[in-house]
Amino acid sequence: MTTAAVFGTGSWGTAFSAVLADSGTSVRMWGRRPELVDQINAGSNEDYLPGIRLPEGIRATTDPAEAAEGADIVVLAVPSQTLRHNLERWAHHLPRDAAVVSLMKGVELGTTKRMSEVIAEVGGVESERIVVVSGPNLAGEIALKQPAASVVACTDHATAERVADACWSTYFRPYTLTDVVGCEIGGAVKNVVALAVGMAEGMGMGDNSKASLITRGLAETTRLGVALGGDPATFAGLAGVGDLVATCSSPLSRNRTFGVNLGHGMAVKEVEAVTKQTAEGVKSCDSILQLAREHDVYVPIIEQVAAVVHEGRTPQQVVESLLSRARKHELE
Ligand SMILES: NC(=O)c1ccc[n+]([C@@H]2O[C@H](COP(=O)([O-])OP(=O)(O)OC[C@H]3O[C@@H](n4cnc5c(N)ncnc54)[C@H](O)[C@@H]3O)[C@@H](O)[C@H]2O)c1
Ligand SMILES: O=P(O)(O)OC[C@H](O)CO
Repeated sequence: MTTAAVFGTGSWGTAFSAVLADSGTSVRMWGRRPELVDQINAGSNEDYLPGIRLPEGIRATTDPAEAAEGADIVVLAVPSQTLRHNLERWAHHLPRDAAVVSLMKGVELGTTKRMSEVIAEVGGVESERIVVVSGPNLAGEIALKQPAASVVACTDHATAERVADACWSTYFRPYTLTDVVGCEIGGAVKNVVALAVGMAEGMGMGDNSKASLITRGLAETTRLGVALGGDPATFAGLAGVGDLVATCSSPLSRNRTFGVNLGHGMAVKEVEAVTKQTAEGVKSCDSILQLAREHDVYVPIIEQVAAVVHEGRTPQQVVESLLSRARKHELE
């Protein structure tokens, strides 16, 4: 039987653990808080997935060595900006031949590194063992076992196949890819676009406005991803347009909800105060903008979101800025 160690007991770490367990994989989760670990061992995670009964076959511990011991697959599901610090403490516990899976959708502030790059650098993990799982996978829906598809990407296709087998259940359908860069950029940038779409929603705009933002957001994502070496086809797939549409449409999305509150006129600090969980785009908009500038990629929506988050620009000013730009060819 395949054994997976899942680090992170938040919404997605827990829902993905359930997917693994429902696929016949034995799961050991690592969590920080003993009381939450006890609750998971009793079959639920009320803080992050209220009302959900977890499947058999999931055990939790606060000891990283115990979680990692003998694991064939190690899954990392903590907020992106905390990965480096956490992995520094966990790296020596990770089995040398385990596949290391990132569920995270962010870009590191300061270094502009993708999560797979942080895993390689801090964990000393070779690229053939680093896997990214990304797609339209809102944790709350997956925990209810609503059908969804996803992408399991690794430069080594055999490793992607191994991880896909371990998370292939009656309601979760993984597709394999070798484009790690494209999947990570798709996952990180859609959070920033969801902030913009949320703002439009909060300002009372309709579907034309939101579809325009989603589509032009996808153009920015694709331009940046391709400049970084991603495959253009990835952005037309589950980790691209699939995840973008799910996140920008769903009230379950933390990023979209954050944007809605901004669109209602709340200040960034006020929204942060009422946001309990990770809205990755709020932090990653800066590192993604920096990446785009380093690669000379035009990303007007990302620029405007970063200006709202960091410079106090209002959503109304964003609308004016985006619409007053010079006209251009759609595909340039
Ligand atoms: N929730 C979803 O629907 C979903 C789906 C796909 C991908 N993701 C991505 O997965 C990643 C994790 O998201 P999530 O939804 O599980 O987040 P979450 O906010 O629900 O949970 C984060 C977890 O990390 C822990 N944590 C927070 N700060 C920490 C720190 N400094 N050190 C160690 N642990 C810490 C929290 O206690 C919690 O267990 C994010 O990058 C997110 O973008 C989320
Ligand atoms: O809740 P969000 O905004 O972090 O989005 C969740 C997932 O990434 C959707 O696939």
